[in-house]
Amino acid sequence: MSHQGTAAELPPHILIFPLPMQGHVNSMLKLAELLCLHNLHVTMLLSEFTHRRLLLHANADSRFACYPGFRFVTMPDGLPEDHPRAGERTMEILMSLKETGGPEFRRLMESTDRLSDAGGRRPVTCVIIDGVLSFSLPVLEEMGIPYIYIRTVGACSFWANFCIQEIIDAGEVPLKGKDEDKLTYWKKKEMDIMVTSVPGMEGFLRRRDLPGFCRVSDVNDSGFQTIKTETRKSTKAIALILNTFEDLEGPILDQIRKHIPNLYSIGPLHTHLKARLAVKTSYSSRASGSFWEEDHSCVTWLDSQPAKSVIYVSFGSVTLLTRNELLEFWYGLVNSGQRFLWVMRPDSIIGKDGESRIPVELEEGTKERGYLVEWAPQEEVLSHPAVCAFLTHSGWNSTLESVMVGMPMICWPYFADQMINSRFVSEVWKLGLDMKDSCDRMIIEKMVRDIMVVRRDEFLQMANHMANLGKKAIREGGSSYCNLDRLIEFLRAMIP
Ligand SMILES: O=c1ccn([C@@H]2O[C@H](COP(=O)(O)OP(=O)(O)O[C@H]3O[C@H](CO)[C@@H](O)[C@H](O)[C@H]3O)[C@@H](O)[C@H]2O)c(=O)[nH]1
Ligand SMILES: C[C@H]1CC[C@@H]2C(C(=O)O)=CO[C@@H](O)[C@@H]21
Repeated sequence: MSHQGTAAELPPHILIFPLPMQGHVNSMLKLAELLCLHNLHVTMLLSEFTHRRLLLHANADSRFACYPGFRFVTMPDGLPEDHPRAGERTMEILMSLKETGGPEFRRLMESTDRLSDAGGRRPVTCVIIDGVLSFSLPVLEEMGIPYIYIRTVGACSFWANFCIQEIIDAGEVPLKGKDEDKLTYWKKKEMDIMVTSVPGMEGFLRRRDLPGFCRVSDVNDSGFQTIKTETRKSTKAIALILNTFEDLEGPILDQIRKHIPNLYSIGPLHTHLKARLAVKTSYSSRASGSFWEEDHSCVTWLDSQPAKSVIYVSFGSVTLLTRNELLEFWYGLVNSGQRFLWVMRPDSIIGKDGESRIPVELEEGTKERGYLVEWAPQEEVLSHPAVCAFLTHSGWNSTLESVMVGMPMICWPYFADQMINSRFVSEVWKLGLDMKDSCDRMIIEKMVRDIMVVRRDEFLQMANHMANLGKKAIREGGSSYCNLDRLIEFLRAMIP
């Protein structure tokens, strides 16, 4: 594949710009590869921090080596190197970019003549931008570059965020009083009142299921306001891309289409990419976009476990656990008597240093039936025959990865979209159990037994059904397949 040629022969050049977080970069790398596979030129704009992490731990460079039209460019995220970029401070990634990103993005676009290069890349013809990075719009509008929004969360979360003004007008937010302690407030009955102001979600969405950004005591909270205004700005883009599929979120997608008709549901991107790679090339997907080193020894451990006997536990890339939460999960898992594989990120336990040792019964139980790693090859783990359930924080990628292999879930949402994803998993799709706003060893033990033993067949049947619908969506003629083809045509038609 050559990227030389006269201007008329050159392919479109797409800039992809994710919010620099693991969950966003992962799915947008898949989109980038899908576009490369269809011979488009792609520049991926990462923060310097995330680019370094990818170079250290992922095979990003070798993965894209066969696409000469692909390259990374970087800009700073405005945060110090040692900023945790996790837990309650995750939102600071977005807030920092909001403050410093505009001038940096302008400098990048102006100094490179809109990212063209001597190697035969025309200036950017369209930008696919994370739908929370509106600081870049003034530059794009001045330069006359069309932009498409992509949101890496589900349609359910996007739509609830889109309705935030209506939620406020209905008095359904703020969710707590100024001086109330949040840990006890979330347990209160008021949180179980049904939300009436999000069309299409009446009857199952409770206040506690609203995206975590709504858990504020003041509607002027800057994070809450940012999500509200950023989401509404999606109507300015010429199209919206969502990593979902029609059979999963059709009714909600139809609600969004009333405001944003040019909507492309092209997910799940991870399996869509695998399917198109298998048809178009001789390589199977060897994609890793991990910010941590994947520990493949857990796959060897899984190889020696009986079929459908292990629960996989992972809370994604930004969740932090207090020591108390860590112990509750650990006791719950050990006391359930089931086998478990647990991802414990090195930076994920609050107050680990100097704390007392892990109780001996937990060490023993783990030696007998458990395995711990710092980061796992998650897609490979979820499709391993020994795994039969997923205890997850309900990040959108984890949810889709679980859906596509027919894996029932126990949901322990931590923040943001995870609160509403877990409600859809349990109440709409019936693919698992939701334990939000609790962290108690007895509940965990019971839920693990329920999902792996007592109600196992019921959940597996629902999960297999949804996985089949997902596979149908990305097959030739399926909804996501056709939508991706339409999107590529749309991008091609933009060449000046
Ligand atoms: O040991 C692990 C753990 C996770 N992953 C991968 O890391 C990604 C994690 O993404 P996700 O499940 O979406 O969780 P977060 O990392 O928490 O993602 C952020 O971004 C998501 C997409 O916008 C949001 O849905 C989440 O709420 C937000 O926290 C997935 O692709 C996993 O396969 C691994 O490869 N190995
Ligand atoms: C830190 C959060 C800001 C926006 C992102 C998001 C979204 O709705 O797009 C959800 O949770 C996090 O991934 C991001």
